[in-house]
Amino acid sequence: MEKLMERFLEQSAQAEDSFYRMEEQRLQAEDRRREAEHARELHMLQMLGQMFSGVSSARPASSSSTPSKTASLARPPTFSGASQSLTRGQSAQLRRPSPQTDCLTQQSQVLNRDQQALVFERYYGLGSTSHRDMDDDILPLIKSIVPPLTSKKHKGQDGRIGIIGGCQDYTGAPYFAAISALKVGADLSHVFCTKDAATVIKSYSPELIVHPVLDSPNAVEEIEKWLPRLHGLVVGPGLGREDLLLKTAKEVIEKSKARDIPIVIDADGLWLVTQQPSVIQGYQKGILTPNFMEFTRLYESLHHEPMDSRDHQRNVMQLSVAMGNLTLVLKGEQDLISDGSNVIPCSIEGSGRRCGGQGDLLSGSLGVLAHWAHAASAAGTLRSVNPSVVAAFGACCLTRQCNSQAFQRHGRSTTTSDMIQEIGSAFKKLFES
Ligand SMILES: NC(=O)C1=CN([C@@H]2O[C@H](COP(=O)(O)OP(=O)(O)OC[C@H]3O[C@@H](n4cnc5c(N)ncnc54)[C@H](OP(=O)(O)O)[C@@H]3O)[C@@H](O)[C@H]2O)[C@@H](O)CC1
Ligand SMILES: Nc1ncnc2c1ncn2[C@@H]1O[C@H](COP(=O)(O)OP(=O)(O)OP(=O)(O)O)[C@@H](O)[C@H]1O
Repeated sequence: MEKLMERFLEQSAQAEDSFYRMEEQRLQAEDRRREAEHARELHMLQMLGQMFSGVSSARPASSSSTPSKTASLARPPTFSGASQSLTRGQSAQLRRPSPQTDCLTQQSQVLNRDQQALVFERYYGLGSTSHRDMDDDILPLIKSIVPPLTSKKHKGQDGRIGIIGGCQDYTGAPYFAAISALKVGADLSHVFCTKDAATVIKSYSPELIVHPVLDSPNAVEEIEKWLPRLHGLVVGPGLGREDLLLKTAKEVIEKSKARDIPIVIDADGLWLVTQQPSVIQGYQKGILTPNFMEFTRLYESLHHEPMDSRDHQRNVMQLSVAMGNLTLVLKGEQDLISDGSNVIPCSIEGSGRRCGGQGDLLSGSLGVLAHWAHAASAAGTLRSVNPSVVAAFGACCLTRQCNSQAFQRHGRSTTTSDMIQEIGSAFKKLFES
């Protein structure tokens, strides 16, 4: 017995040794990776410096002093070859809106292709750059996708968004998503929900168009009728997990993919994706917005092993790749956004208040921003960057800013409705100033 005990202890000690050896190797490898990233970023900054010094010397003498590194990215100089840099006034006259680019009479702050690529390159070299600098750098990209408000457009051109969700238990979530889409700037917001949820949702707001079809026998046909008119779809807020509703959601996703509509999948929509990843796998206009719990479920379903929670950035990259380079937003203390090539953190200050429904605000906003970003990409005003990633970053910034502003007013009693009240001013502060 004693001998056995001795052997057991010896083996334990060996196992422990080997664990620490492996851990050390892992940490060394991680250090090497970080150093390489840092070096890459320094290189990018040097290139950036060269580029801007070239540009400022080519600019007319009237353009004032050389901007600082960050300021030059946030307020890019006008390049002589930047043909897509239209001013607000010009754009409405020069562009004839096509159905895909309805919303795209672009504003003046359009970055040219090289600038967009550099902003993202710099952004991706996470190394030593502070998050505030990163946020400052990428905001111009978001500003460039926001359609200007002009008298030349008609109702619907800035976006018609559909929300698939709303059942007996959950009426708040689809309302939050749909009203957020409107407040961000969509012209029309449709909710496709079950019959018993519809009257409740309608009573929250006369602004929403509510279709009580989700549990009808011909739900898919009923929703399909509207698809040609929708620019973006958000699937999942308050959908519930009944098989019949999930089956309808799945078929609507398939039909929307065939129409090339940007699709945001959140909440119970992610439950469906966890059961059947192929429903959205590889669809480049698909964006998933899991919270930590939803992310873990999806990760483990795809990787068939428990998730190691120590490295969220790596997990987000891995899951995005496994999903066919779909854009993912892992929500949390920092929102992490990835399309499998890199990870962009959004850490604009929010607050410590974690009331339910914040994710619905995010997914509803994202439905609109995804439409705008893909329309900008189709029109050639947003190039070299993934429109879904730009939209996702915008929605994360906006949600956090709303949280921060609402918290300043209401403190501990902040609710998602208070955050929704802040969308207008938060949007203006972030994307229109
Ligand atoms: N007013 C309304 O109508 C609203 C309706 N909503 C709708 O509700 C439906 C279900 O959505 P859901 O998120 O509650 O479901 P699910 O994924 O099972 O999570 C449940 C459990 O997961 C955990 N957990 C969550 N986050 C975590 C984190 N970051 N980190 C760690 N753990 C975390 C946590 O576990 P616990 O702490 O309780 O053990 C939690 O209880 C969906 O349709 C949604 O749209 C909401 O939008 C809110 C407003
Ligand atoms: N720990 C945190 N610190 C700061 N902000 C956070 C934190 N967790 C979440 N958030 C903010 O809340 C947003 C929504 O994340 P959350 O995890 O609440 O989503 P959710 O559970 O899907 O929401 P919902 O209640 O709508 O279902 C995030 O995008 C982020 O802005």
